[in-house]
Amino acid sequence: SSTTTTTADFIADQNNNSVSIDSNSFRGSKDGDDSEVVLKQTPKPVLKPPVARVERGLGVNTAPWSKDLSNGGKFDGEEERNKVIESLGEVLDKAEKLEIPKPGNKEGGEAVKPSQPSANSSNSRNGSYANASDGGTRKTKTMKSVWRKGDAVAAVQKVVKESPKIFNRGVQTEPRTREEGEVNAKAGTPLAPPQPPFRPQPPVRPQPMLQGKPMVAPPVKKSPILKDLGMAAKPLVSEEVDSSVKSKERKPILVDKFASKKKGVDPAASQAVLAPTKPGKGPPSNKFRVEHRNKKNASASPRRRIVAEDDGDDDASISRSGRKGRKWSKASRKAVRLQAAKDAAPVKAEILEVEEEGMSIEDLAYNLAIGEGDILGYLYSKGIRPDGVHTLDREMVKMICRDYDVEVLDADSVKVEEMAKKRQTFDEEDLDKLEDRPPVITIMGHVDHGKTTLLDYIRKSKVAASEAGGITQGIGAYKVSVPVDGKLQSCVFLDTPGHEAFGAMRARGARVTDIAIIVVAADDGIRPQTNEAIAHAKAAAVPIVIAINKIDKEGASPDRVMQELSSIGLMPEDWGGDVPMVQISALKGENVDDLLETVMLVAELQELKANPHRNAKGIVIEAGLDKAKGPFATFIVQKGTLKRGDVVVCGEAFGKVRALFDHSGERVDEAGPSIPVQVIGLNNVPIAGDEFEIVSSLDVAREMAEARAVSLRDERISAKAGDGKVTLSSLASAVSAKKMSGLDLHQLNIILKVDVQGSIEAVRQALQVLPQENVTLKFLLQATGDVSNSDVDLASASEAIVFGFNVKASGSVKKAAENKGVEIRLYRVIYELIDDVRNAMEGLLESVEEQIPIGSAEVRATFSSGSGRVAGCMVNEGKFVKDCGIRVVRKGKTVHVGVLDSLKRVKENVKEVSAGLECGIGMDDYDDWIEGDIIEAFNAVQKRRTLEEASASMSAAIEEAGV
Ligand SMILES: Nc1nc2c(ncn2[C@@H]2O[C@H](COP(=O)(O)OP(=O)(O)OP(=O)(O)O)[C@@H](O)[C@H]2O)c(=O)[nH]1
Repeated sequence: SSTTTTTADFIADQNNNSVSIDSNSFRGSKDGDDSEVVLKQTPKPVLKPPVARVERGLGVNTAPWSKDLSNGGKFDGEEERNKVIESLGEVLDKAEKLEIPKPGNKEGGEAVKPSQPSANSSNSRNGSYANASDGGTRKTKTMKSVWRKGDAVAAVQKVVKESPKIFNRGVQTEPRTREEGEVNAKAGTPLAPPQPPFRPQPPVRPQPMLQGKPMVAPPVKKSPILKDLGMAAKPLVSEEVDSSVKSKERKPILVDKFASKKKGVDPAASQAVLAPTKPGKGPPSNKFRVEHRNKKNASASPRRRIVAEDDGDDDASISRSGRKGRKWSKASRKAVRLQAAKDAAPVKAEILEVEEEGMSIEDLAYNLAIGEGDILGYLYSKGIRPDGVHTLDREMVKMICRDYDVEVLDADSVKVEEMAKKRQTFDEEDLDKLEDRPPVITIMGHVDHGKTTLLDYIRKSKVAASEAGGITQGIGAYKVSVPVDGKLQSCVFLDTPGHEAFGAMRARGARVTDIAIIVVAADDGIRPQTNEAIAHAKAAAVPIVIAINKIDKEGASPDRVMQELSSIGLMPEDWGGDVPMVQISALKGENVDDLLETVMLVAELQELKANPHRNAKGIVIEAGLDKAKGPFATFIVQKGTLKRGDVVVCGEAFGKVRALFDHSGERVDEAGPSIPVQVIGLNNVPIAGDEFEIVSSLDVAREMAEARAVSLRDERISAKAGDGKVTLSSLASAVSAKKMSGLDLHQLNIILKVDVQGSIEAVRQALQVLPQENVTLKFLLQATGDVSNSDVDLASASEAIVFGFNVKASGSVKKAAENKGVEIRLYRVIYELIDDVRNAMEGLLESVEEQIPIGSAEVRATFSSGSGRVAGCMVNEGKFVKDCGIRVVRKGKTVHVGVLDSLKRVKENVKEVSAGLECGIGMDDYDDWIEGDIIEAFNAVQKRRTLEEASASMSAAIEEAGV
């Protein structure tokens, strides 16, 4: 599409879903913070003023609502509410008539495929963003200025056009502005009486009603979006949680912050916050809206995917009324649920918890925010005829989820909570107080491509003048000020360039980096570590900005670099792609400002925010022991403000913060979000990647640190014992331990390291001979060079096996792999490598049961015996053994298969009866014997299958099913 040049999209699709940004949901959040919102309970509508404005604009008496809301959303009486609803309905209807339909504006009821971002798709964002998208194929520069400066009028119009979503479930393909969110958060509330809908409602397009909004609601300054989303979300979520304990299987944990950019993702990240409503189990929508929508959208397809902006309010309202003791008839509740199911706006989960027995197609589709048809299509594409398949086993769910970049956790509440905690940056109380925070940036790239030179240049030239003299001591990160549109803005650079540090942090579960600058030398092009760096950034879903360096050098060929990058899926913005690339000379400082500005734009789109007004939490990025100062650690504060005197616990270390030093070595009293600061006062040296947090007292800190030390020790012990180790054999046994339901599809993650570039193709070519119908090979990284620690980290973080061909792994790398439970397999002969990959793939296959015949008998008579009837038989062939499998065949057809439970000779229980003898045969679950039945005895054995067998049996099954 020609609209993909925006920075909004810049990274979104750049690497088949792995790296993308959704500036709305990502802002201020490290990882799916919205989950916190989902998990939180207390509804707390806050953003009041805009609502009042809107309501006044609508000619509705807003007083009762305001009052109600300020009372926590309680209504004085249903009558009063209904009146207001009706009057509001009338007003909307009138307004609807006044609406001048905008040709081509179909966003309202139309499912927008994330893979096809359109100008419309940005409409629900603020105006400047919309402009950016509208910019289509304009060059980066142009886009930048449009985004930055924006067009105030246009912005207002955009806000206005999208505002009707308050009442509707129009498609929201991009984040909303704060104002919209505010409006929605509030306006939806009064509009959500707990009444069942009266007729089916097709999805709607935005109502024109609120077009008057610009007149009543002045344009707002860009402001925290998640904040209002959170606000909008909270009532729903909490109420939803309360009111639907039943819907256990609804388990989207976190919001997909990249939602709008991924395949099959509903881009309305905000809606993820609004606890996705499971089809069929969702909350009712209110009568007013239903009717209104019906009028407006009689022609719209009811199957369209839509986003329910006001679901939350609906839910909240329902629950509120529930609390007031409103009684609904069963039928009306059902109608409401059905209606809600239609309205439900699925939002992709970021983490999905899946029970051992798997998940129904319906639930999975819901959680991935895709249609069931998409899943069925996937199954077809894998050669499986999904007829009659309702439940997918866990492995299958994982495989599909991988395609949608959704992480699957085996059902284990603790793990999920931990994960959610790790990813969470906002607590509920944060939402009111979010403020912009500087982006944290990492520079990565191949050796000698100029990472250090670039960092040095930035450090020297950009550290604020007030800090003249520059940085006197390295603390692991530093803050620089970048002039953007004449205004100085801060950003923080991590001081250790290279993806090794990045990967190591990530392997420890820490995520600090908001943006990765990948440096590629213009005279050298993509090299192995460039690939590695890209793989790391992609795997961590961190937006990438490419710095094509050394353009001053003779032989520099930026175009060639761009060509190479585009050939690996990073299409430059200037060529109509979505990856910002800036040509620089780090040595001379040429265009470095441009690079920084681009980075800041990317950051801006992420809308990074944190609440500085709370106790600090963050990550240790560096630590050590100073002879004079004792243990020291550099923290990056992720939220809150770290102050001198705080009691801090990080990893196994704790202590009272005695002194804080900023990046220039100056003593400071406090440090806010994103700010790196060196801390003195710990009792011990923590480890980079440890989380730190502030606790109330030293006693608490000590207790926590000790508890952590114990659990870490346990972890180490179990790691040594091989727990969690991803090896060929563990993969095989993990699979064989699981009872999978016929859908024998898997994925093997591979990191391939080879000696020379040509070997990559050779190995991949050779691997082609392996049938991949059942097990797909996914190459997370294929690069030249010895196996490195960063490969190990990547493998550890992504559950992959490292295969090396004609390369080595140093002792330290092997040790690291051992510690992290990563398997490294090195080969010199390509066929051995292929054989082992085959073994690994076959290890993933489900084994099949084979029945080996051992005897046959004929039923001569039947007798009653105790609880049931037994068959008096003559064994004609072979033998019958107690507990063997038996098949009852009548007139050539098998009528029952089971286990032989009782075997008698005369009246004695025996273990075995041979041919030529009579015996009595009994089964616990069958006694419907008829004289003349043939009973076949067999032994069931589990047999592992080859890839070819699995593939053939799948084809046969498909053929049998008539596909
Ligand atoms: N001509 C030219 N040389 C550069 C430029 N940037 C870096 N260099 C040179 O390239 C060499 C390597 O630069 P570094 O900054 O050390 O590269 P690096 O990526 O940090 O390398 P490692 O730390 O080894 O990974 C040095 O000699 C720099 O002077 C540039 O823009 N132009």
